[in-house]
Amino acid sequence: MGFKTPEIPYELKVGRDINTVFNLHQVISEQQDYFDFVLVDICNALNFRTDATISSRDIALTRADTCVKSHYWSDFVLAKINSYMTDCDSPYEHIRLRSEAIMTQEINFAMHLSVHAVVVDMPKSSRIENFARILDQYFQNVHTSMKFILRIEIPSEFQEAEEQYEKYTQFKMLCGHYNGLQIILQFGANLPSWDSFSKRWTGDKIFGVQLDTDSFLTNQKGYPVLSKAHQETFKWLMKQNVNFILKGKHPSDDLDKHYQYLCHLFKNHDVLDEEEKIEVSYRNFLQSPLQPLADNLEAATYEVFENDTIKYDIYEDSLYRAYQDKKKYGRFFQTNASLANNDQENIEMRDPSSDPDEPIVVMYFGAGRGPLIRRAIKAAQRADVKIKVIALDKNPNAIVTLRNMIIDENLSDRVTLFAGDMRKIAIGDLQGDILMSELLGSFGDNELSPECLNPTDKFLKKGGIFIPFSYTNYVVPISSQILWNEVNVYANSTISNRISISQQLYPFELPYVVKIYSATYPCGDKTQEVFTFRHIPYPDDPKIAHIPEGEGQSMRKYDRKIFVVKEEQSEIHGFGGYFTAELYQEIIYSTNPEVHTPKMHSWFPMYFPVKEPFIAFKGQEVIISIWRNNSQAKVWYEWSMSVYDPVKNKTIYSTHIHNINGRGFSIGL
Ligand SMILES: C[S@@+](CC[C@H](N)C(=O)[O-])C[C@H]1O[C@@H](n2cnc3c(N)ncnc32)[C@H](O)[C@@H]1O
Repeated sequence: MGFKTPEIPYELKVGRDINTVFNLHQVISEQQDYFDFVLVDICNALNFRTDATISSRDIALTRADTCVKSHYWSDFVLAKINSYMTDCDSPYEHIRLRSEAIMTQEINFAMHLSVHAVVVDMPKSSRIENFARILDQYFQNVHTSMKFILRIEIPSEFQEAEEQYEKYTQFKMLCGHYNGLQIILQFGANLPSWDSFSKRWTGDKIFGVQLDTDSFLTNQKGYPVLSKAHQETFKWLMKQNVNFILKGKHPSDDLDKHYQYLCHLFKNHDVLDEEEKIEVSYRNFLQSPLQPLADNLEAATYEVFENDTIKYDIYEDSLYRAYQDKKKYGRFFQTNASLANNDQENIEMRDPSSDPDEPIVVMYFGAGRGPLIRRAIKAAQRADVKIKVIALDKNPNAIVTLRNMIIDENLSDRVTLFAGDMRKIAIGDLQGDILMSELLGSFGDNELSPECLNPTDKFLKKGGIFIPFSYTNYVVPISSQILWNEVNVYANSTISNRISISQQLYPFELPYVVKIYSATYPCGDKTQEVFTFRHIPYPDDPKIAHIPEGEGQSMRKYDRKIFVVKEEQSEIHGFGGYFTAELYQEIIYSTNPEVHTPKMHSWFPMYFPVKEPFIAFKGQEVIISIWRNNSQAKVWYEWSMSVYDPVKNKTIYSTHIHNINGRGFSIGL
């Protein structure tokens, strides 16, 4: 089961919610042709139990487990817990006690059956502490693999929908953001505005969306269809790969046409281009950042880099422009595009000592398996200049590929190879015009580009340039229960094949590389810049000389950025990190969402989690403080987040400083 199309790399799963099931065996055999699962009451909703009868053994609580084979319970049945007779937070003790007993009795029986999941309705009352406590007892029971799903009714009115979200947030906080918790959003015939809705729930673990068949409209041919608002919302939810649940008026209603309609929506909900198809399996998947300086990268990793032709196109364009300037004016105009465009002035500024017959020397430091050697040569052919390449890498395995490349492609007259660490290597008196590198990580400097490049100024001829010559990091607060839960999984597990056990000691104290998909931006998605590193030893614009760069710039940084909350109430789970690199004049590549280089997939963003998610309200300020620190042996980031209330003129919340002294994560020098 599950509806598939060749174009979409995931499937549509649809379940059915049925009230009053008398013969479960029959229901399953009727429904399993279309539906992937059914929601049924674990006990008849009207099975009234008083304090006296609840523990009676004379009356069977519900149908026997033997009515269906056990795999149906675990694969096909989601058990609804009675919400009709329960109010766990009732001020009346006898109602509270009875409610607690009913819920406990039903959940225990569902566990006995090993059903796929239990579905509990969010209480209607505003008090939920005791309700949360009862469920949290189970959440702490590590022995059950059964899922817990909270079903939340989404009212059409914006303010009421907000209140439901706030209640859900409180529930999550009361239960310590339990990892296994998922939600079903239950819609009616009218939806709250699309914008507010998507901002609220994108980052949460939505198991499914439920809709009654009477919320469908009927088209001219008499078929069920959805309103435009529902269609938009459903298409968006299909992209999040959630399940859909239909509920008819009567248990025996035929829902085939409603099912067909969902399949029709699914077929048209998303058109993924080739890049997105590659990226889809990386959505929300956490990876620990690479350390190309401390470790030797593997062949497969280089292959992934080399697949991103966009990045190499950008390098080629930068080199081409740099070669052209060198050819025409005998010098570079790297940072000042207006100077570069002023032909007359440039001719006057021509470097008289530059010999046009001398080849331009490109030093390619951190050459990997050499993709940019080919691009440097190609750009030279385009600009019609002679070049020589000095390629260097410290990874002995990459050197093997580079040696073979020089032989196989007859490059020995143009390419000289060195094996070693650029920070320490001696290469005689060789010097270059351009020092090109690609040492950037998801958070710009996190692969230690500054530490590697600063000592290489000496390899540049006077007037030489670095490509890239500058890189800047950006941050923005994010809300994503899904990403936070992923980190929490590491925190709660002792064995994971994704990151090393030592890193799991402080899983909330390391940043993760991740294709952030299920997240919202409570302060808006505009990022703010934090650290910049520059490599401009011979500035073409004299003003730039005042900005510390190269060996002169500090490797230890601190920045503090203020973001204003735009949503009514938001839960914050950390912040996202991005970067922009400047290569030549206005040529950049960037992962900063505002100016993200189209179709470039070499870098996913970085997610910096906080140990405890926190709430901030509209108008309050969320502050990100971030440090880049170092010792003789390593570099690391530390971070904290706080909330400032401008009305009270007070800081009302602060996280601890994460990763102090690099205890959870550091990058080896
Ligand atoms: C991110 S990879 C990029 C490789 C190549 N430019 C590409 O695009 O496929 C960085 C490369 O720099 C090398 N590297 C890192 N630090 C280095 C250092 N200090 N000295 C020499 N090579 C270094 C690594 O071994 C790795 O091959």
